Parts: sequence; structure tokens; C-alpha cells
Amino acid sequence: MDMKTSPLALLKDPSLLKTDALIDGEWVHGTSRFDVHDPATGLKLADVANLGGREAEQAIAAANRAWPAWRNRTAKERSAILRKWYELLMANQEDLGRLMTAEQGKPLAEAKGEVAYGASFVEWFAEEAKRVNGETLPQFDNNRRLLVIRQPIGVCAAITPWNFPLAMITRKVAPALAAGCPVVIKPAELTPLTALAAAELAMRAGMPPGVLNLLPADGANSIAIGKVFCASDIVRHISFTGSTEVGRILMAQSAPSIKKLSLELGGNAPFIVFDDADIDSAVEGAIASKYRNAGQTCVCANRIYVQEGVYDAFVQKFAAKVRTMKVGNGFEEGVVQGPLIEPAAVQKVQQHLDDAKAKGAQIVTGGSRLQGQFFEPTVISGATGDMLCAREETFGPLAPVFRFKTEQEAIAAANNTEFGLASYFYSRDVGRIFRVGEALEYGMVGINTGVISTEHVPFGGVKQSGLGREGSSHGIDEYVEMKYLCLGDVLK
Ligand SMILES: NC(=O)C1=CN([C@@H]2O[C@H](COP(=O)(O)OP(=O)(O)OC[C@H]3O[C@@H](n4cnc5c(N)ncnc54)[C@H](OP(=O)(O)O)[C@@H]3O)[C@@H](O)[C@H]2O)C=CC1
Ligand SMILES: O=C(O)CCCC(=O)O
Repeated sequence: MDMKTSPLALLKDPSLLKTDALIDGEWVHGTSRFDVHDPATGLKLADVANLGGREAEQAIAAANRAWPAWRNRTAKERSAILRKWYELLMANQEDLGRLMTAEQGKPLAEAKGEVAYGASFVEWFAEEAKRVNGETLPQFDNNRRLLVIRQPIGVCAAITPWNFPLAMITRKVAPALAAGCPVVIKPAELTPLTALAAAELAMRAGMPPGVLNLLPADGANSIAIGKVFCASDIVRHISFTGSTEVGRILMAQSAPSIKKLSLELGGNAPFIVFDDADIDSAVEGAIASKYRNAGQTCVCANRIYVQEGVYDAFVQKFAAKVRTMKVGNGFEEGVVQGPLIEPAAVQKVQQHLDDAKAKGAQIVTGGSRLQGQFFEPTVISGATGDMLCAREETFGPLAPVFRFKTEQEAIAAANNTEFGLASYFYSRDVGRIFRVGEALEYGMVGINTGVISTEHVPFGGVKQSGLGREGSSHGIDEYVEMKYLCLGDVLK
């Protein structure tokens, strides 16, 4: 790595560039390493400790040792450490954003936005730590008292994806820590540097050894670590964000140990524009939803359905806006779309586009692969239900626009998928807003907006998009067990 030309040369605090694993409060070099690259340039950024199943066992044991002291801290003490971590994440927003743009590719402004978003989960759960309340219940005879207490579930594991290198970690780890659970994190192979910097800041915030462990790994070792997490009787909960395929593997592997799972999996978000919508607002929403992170989020609009009366107007206005989007290295001024994460992601966009063209779609704007891992923001019209882009998540900057006639037709098409994460629709009719909002089989519905994510809402899906909810006051429920106490002889 030539540090002079590396985008990481400009870190204000170079000690945030951590490349070793964190186990039991110690930075571990590991016996093997893997390279991390900048998807915009292909250049190597760093080599990182490559840990496997054996170290996963060690990290789990360390977390288990740290558990009694961590759960016995008062909620206020845990809250203070989380609050300090939040402040350090925000104080280092610029550097964390820079690390993220370098390894993930999203434009710097968007990366800094993710730092704030990721930190907001830490701030939120620092507060929620103090609200893990119990209940008293009416007794069934006067000689007894009935109580419900909520206790931390135990050692938790988190497996996170590359598309949100910070926020997907904090959305899992902050509620676990707040509840009194230690964590072992396995970040994505492609984006460990942001995660490691965040772990360093957690240590600076006073996180005790063993309470937060982080194991970078390459693809093969990730599979080995996943097996250890799933088989372990000590790990009581696994939270995973990523593909439905891997979610299914983790669920099957966890069956023997009957583990609690939170799964945030693939989506295939419909974005419906009715004739009565405010078209300019729908265009803004579609841009925000479709092209966030170059289309690489599970809540990105994947299928845009437009009612026939406004179809041509929407397509024309939408494409006009898309043509103004600047594509390039995320560190360049004015860039709003960076590279895709890896060559396979570019190939998937190309495959979906080729398939759509072969089945009769027309390119309205874009349609070309640029150099390296860049792909033009693309809009196609005349999309139909038999196309790959209708059935699978493209996870890239391709917007297929489908035409529909009736509300029933749009709802049926939107629900015609095994996924059920996010959905969106635009209408000014209050009756329709309730009808469609209730009929969409999704965990989240954006109505007259393309932006739904924030820390205090329950984020999650139905059907094969996953299990459980993250964020909000419900997010901590995943990390606590209810215990019923039945107390007799109180009148003696
Ligand atoms: N819901 C979402 O937010 C996301 C959805 N996706 C979807 O998945 C597709 C593929 O993306 P990809 O990154 O490959 O997603 P994966 O589901 O393969 O990876 C997500 C995380 O799981 C890890 N992992 C992969 N296989 C296993 C395993 N058997 N046991 C334990 N951990 C494992 C990965 O590690 P490693 O990085 O080392 O392979 C990574 O940390 C995307 O195109 C997109 O459609 C992808 C990312 C996020
Ligand atoms: O699963 C994803 O793609 C990341 C979630 C994005 C969000 O929180 O809005």
C-alpha cells in the first residue's frame, strides 16, 4: 500500500486505521491476512487480520467471561459508555466517512450521512438501556405476587454486510450492549475498516474487554465463523443482515442449538405511482429510493409501477433528473453515485438489463457500463413481470418502470414476490392511502416519500425478507428474555 496516494492518507486521526481483530480487548494480528480494496480504483487499501473458527471460539469464550460483569452494571453505567461511544463516532465522522468511501465506494457526503445514521442507533439505545422495564401482574390468589422481569439473553453474534459498513453493526450491537449482552461481530470481508475504526472508538469510550469483539474474515473464514456461531451453545442470539440465501443457511445451521435469530434479508421493493400522485414529488422520491448507495440497499425501489395516466410524464421527468446525476469516485466533488461494490455486482446489473431488453424493454437513459466498477444510472420503460428485474433484487442503479391500469392490479403485482421488506406508493387520495397501505404485504411502507429509515422506527420485513425488527423501542426486545416470577407465601 502506498500511503501517499491512498485516500486514507488524509485521515485526521491515522490511528483509526486499525487492521487487526479485536478479541477480549486485545488487537490480534492473526496468522493470515486478506487485502481490502478501493472499489473506485481497484487499489489495495490495507491488509487485515483473517480470523477463522478457532478465534471465533476464543472470542465467544471472552464474551462469555465478560458477560456477568457487563449485565451487572447498572443500566445507567452501560448507557454512559454507549453515549460516549456515540459522541466519539460523531466526533470522528469525517474520518469514518473517509474510511467508508474508500472501502465501500459511496460518495463522501453519503458516507458521512451513514456515520450519523449509524451513530444514531448508539445514541438511541444508550437511552433505551434505561427502559428495559418489567411488569407486575394481578395475582391469581391473594397469597402470591406475579412479576415479569426482562434479562439480557446472553452472548450475541452479529454478521453484517458491506453496503452499510457502520449502520448495520450499530443497529445490532447497540441494543445488545444496552440490554447487557456482550457481542461478537463478523463484518463483511469487503468493508472491515469502518467496523474496526468503530470498535477502536468503542474501546476509547470505555467498553470493557470482551464485551465487544470483532473478527474480520475472508469469504471462506466467514463461513467457518458462521458455523461456530450457529453451533455454539454460548451464543444465544444471531443477528444477520445480508442475502436471503445466507439467512436460510444460518437458520438451518442454528436449528440444533434452537437459537434466537434476527434476520434482515433481501427485498424487492415496489414503488407505485398512482394517477392522483404529485408527480414531481414521486420523481424526487424515486431518485432518493432507487439510487441511494448506487441502488445497493435492500430497501431501494426495485420495481417502479406507474399508472397509465401519468406513465409518460413520470418516465420523462424521472429520466431527466437521472441524466443529471454525476457518477465517479466518491471522493470527487459533486459525485452522487459511486462504483458498485465488486465486478459481480456490475455483471448482475448488466444481466438484468440485457434480459429486460431481450424481452422488449426500452432504455430511456443510461444503459452503459462505464470503466471499472461504475455503471450509468439507468431507466428502462416497458418493463414486464416476466423480466429478471421484476423477480430478483438488482442491487444496482437500474430502474425498470412498469405500466399498470388499476389499483388492484398494482397491489397484486407489488405483492407477487416472496419478499416483503420495504414498499412505497404515491397518492393524494386518503381512502387509497389506507387501502393500499393495509394491502401491501411488507414490513415497511413509505407513502409519498422514498426515505423511511431512521433510528426510532421498527425496521424489518415479512415473508422471506426476514425475522424481527431493528431500531425503535422494539429493537431491544430481540436481546432480552422475559422471565415470569411467581412469588408465594407473601401473607405468611
Ligand atoms: N439485506 C441486505 O441489506 C443485503 C442484501 N444483500 C443481497 O445479497 C446479495 C449478495 O451479497 P453478499 O455480500 O454476497 O451477501 P451475503 O449474504 O453473502 O453476505 C452478508 C454477510 O454474511 C457473510 N456470510 C456469507 N456467507 C456466510 C455463511 N455461510 N456463514 C456466515 N456468514 C456468511 C458475509 O461474509 P463475507 O463478506 O466474508 O462473504 C457478510 O458478512 C446482494 O447482491 C444483495 O442482493 C447483500 C448485502 C446486504
Ligand atoms: O439492509 C440494508 O440494505 C441496509 C438498511 C438500509 C437502511 O437502514 O435504510
